[in-house]
Amino acid sequence: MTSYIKIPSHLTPSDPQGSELLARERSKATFDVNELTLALYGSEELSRFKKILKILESDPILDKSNIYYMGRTELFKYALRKDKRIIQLAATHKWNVDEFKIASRLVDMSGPYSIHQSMFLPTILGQGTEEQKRKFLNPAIRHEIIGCYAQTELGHGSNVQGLETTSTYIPETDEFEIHTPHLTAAKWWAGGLGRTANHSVVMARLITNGQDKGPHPFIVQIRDLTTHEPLPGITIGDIGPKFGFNTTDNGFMLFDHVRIPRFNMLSKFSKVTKGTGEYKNPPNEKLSYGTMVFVRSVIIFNAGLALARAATISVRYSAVRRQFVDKENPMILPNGQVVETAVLDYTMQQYRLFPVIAQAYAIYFTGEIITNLYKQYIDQSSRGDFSLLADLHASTSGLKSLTSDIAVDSIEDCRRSCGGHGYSNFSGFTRFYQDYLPNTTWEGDNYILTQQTARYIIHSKQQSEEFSLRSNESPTIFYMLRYLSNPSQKCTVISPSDFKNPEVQLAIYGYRAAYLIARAVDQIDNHKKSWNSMLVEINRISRAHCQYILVHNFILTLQPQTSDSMNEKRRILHNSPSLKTVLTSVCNLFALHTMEKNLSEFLESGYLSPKQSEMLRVQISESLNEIRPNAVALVDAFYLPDYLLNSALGRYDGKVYETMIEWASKEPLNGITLDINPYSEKLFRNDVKAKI
Ligand SMILES: CCCCCCCCCCCCCCCCCCCCCC(=O)SCCNC(=O)CCNC(=O)[C@H](O)C(C)(C)COP(=O)(O)OP(=O)(O)OC[C@H]1O[C@@H](n2cnc3c(N)ncnc32)[C@H](O)[C@@H]1OP(=O)(O)O
Ligand SMILES: Cc1cc2nc3c(=O)[nH]c(=O)nc-3n(C[C@H](O)[C@H](O)[C@H](O)COP(=O)(O)OP(=O)(O)OC[C@H]3O[C@@H](n4cnc5c(N)ncnc54)[C@H](O)[C@@H]3O)c2cc1C
Repeated sequence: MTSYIKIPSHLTPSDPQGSELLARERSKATFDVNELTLALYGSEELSRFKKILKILESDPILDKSNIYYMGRTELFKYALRKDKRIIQLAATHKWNVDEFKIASRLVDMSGPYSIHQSMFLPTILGQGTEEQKRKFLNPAIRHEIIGCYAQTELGHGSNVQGLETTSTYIPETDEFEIHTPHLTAAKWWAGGLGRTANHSVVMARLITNGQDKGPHPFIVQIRDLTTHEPLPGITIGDIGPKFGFNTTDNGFMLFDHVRIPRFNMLSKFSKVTKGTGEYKNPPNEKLSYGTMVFVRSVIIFNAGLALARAATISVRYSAVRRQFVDKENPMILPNGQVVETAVLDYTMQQYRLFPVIAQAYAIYFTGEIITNLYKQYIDQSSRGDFSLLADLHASTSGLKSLTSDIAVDSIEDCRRSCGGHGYSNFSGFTRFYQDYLPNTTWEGDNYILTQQTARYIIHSKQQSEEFSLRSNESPTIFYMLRYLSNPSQKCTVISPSDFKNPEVQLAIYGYRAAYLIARAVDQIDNHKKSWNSMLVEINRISRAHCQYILVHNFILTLQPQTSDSMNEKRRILHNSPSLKTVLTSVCNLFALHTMEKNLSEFLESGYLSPKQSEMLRVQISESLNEIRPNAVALVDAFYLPDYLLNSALGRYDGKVYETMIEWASKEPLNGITLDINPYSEKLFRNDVKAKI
């Protein structure tokens, strides 16, 4: 990339250099970073990750050095090029789906094919018959057809039952007719639809024999495979610039009585019979929502990765960035020189950043557990057993909501913790934050989703007998039984360190969640409160329940397990006392910091006393001290390479200042000739003339 300004090469940052500061931090770690990385990835995935990283880093088409200077159209073209390149590399290196996912994660840019891969393929896989998979899935996997997922409409996104696009069965020709009856029925937001896709999953109301059977998925070819023009009766366009995610062409689409064969209704679960139009019910009404459950489970896992990335940038930068001399406890170099204090040494910075490290680990472990639960569900459902679906839907809805909220808040906190440089694109936060942000809205608005989780739990509580049966099966709600057996219990903590006891932590979280649930049930059942009037409480219940799950899963991960149930990753963790010690501190910080953030609810429940809440704060401070020597090593262990971070602040080698000035010298604005004479006519004639 061209530099427009020559920077004097003899200048270096004042001592100590970033690399030296990070080296000092790394030498303080009490555990082996490589061992923790292995415990997170497993040896097989880590070696695949390294192999793929090497290929991507050296590929000129996937070079990221220019992207901070690009506008939307240029960025979109770049995204299309890189999407194509990954597909070519996948073919050359024979990558499997997991390897493809690793490559996409590392290249880190949504693109025109993203929804094809993340929603179009999974929908056909999950909802298509074997015949339909042969027809659509195989060419789609080979990218011979490119699809999108058009569910949301201009007038409805959250309320799927309220979608207006119709798909009416025409027995005479054995076809469906897809139609947009109102402007509000225009499909809107579908990723890849605007300029790229030639096929779409269209969620439309199935109408047969005059009966409306609600939204179902249909495969519709939307563009000509040769000319790439929209097919007759279909109007398509890109919806325009957005807050972020501008590397994907989100589109709109209108149908004017467009015919498709009956075969194109995805029919693994429900069918329409040829000629008679008879409708066959699915075994579970909500199976057509299956892709959303899948993507929500992925979003939970991805929230952990997003937090790891935010923490990596901000913790490394805070170890390099120095401001003021802390007079009571100055930073002294080995040569005796007193230097300004690294901002990571300010307790306020620690209080802001270390909980983010803890959130990343907590959500990572729950993400793994949810991924396994989803796999288990797929396995059982392939044998016709859908019993896990209700619990899976409730858990994924609430956890998707909670974890993406945590990630969005913490990414912004981390960005601000980098001061002024956090506002520069070179921080690596800008596009990362903008692109992450829709995770709180898509795949179900976060507030709406908490209603799904809370309703599941409240129903369980209302049916108390069934509840005790179910709770034995489902570890996620067993705390309720404990509460019901003695609702006036008190927390046993008598000194700050008692808060480190995992049993104590779980009891506190369980009691608070159970208290909120019992109170809401009382309001609904005995005071006849409407659902709408309870929405704030309902949101609290889902969050309380999901925070319990996150703490529970973290504790579970650190507890000894029987060796046969342990996979390689857990074995590494359990065989290393130093790893267990540091992760126990991280787990404590997660549990206690989250408690503090929601203190009013814990106090209100009466389980925790004001005196105990003071002790809680003392213990949090202790946990921050425990983490301090390991902060940089804990983020290093995430193994997020510079290629992914693309951040001047979060670089592994600490060369923050050298990179900032080098990247600034490449700003194209520095290379253009300007006429700054305010009286010059030229500017008006050349640049501002309106084109209509
Ligand atoms: C080479 C190959 C390479 C391969 C590479 C492969 C790479 C693969 C890589 C993959 C990477 C991925 C990356 C991620 C990127 C993300 C991108 C995402 C982009 C964004 C996409 C979108 O944004 S796309 C639109 C999503 N749009 C929503 O998300 C609408 C929300 N809105 C609702 O979802 C419903 O509207 C809402 C509220 C439930 C009410 O639904 P409703 O009114 O119909 O139902 P009710 O509330 O009345 O509930 C009645 C009963 O149904 C139960 N139930 C409800 N839902 C259920 C469900 N899903 N499952 C089971 N049960 C369910 C409920 O629990 C009740 O049960 P009960 O009766 O027992 O109480
Ligand atoms: C970048 C991006 C990409 C997307 N990609 C796709 C895609 O590929 N395919 C696709 O089909 N869709 C896509 N979507 C659409 C997305 O799924 C929807 O926007 C999302 O589900 C929210 O629906 P909505 O826009 O209708 O919000 P609304 O429901 O209109 O929400 C507006 C407000 O109303 C509140 N609200 C609504 N109903 C209730 C209620 N019952 N109780 C309490 N509060 C309520 C919400 O909390 C929110 O605050 C995408 C969206 C974005 C931003």
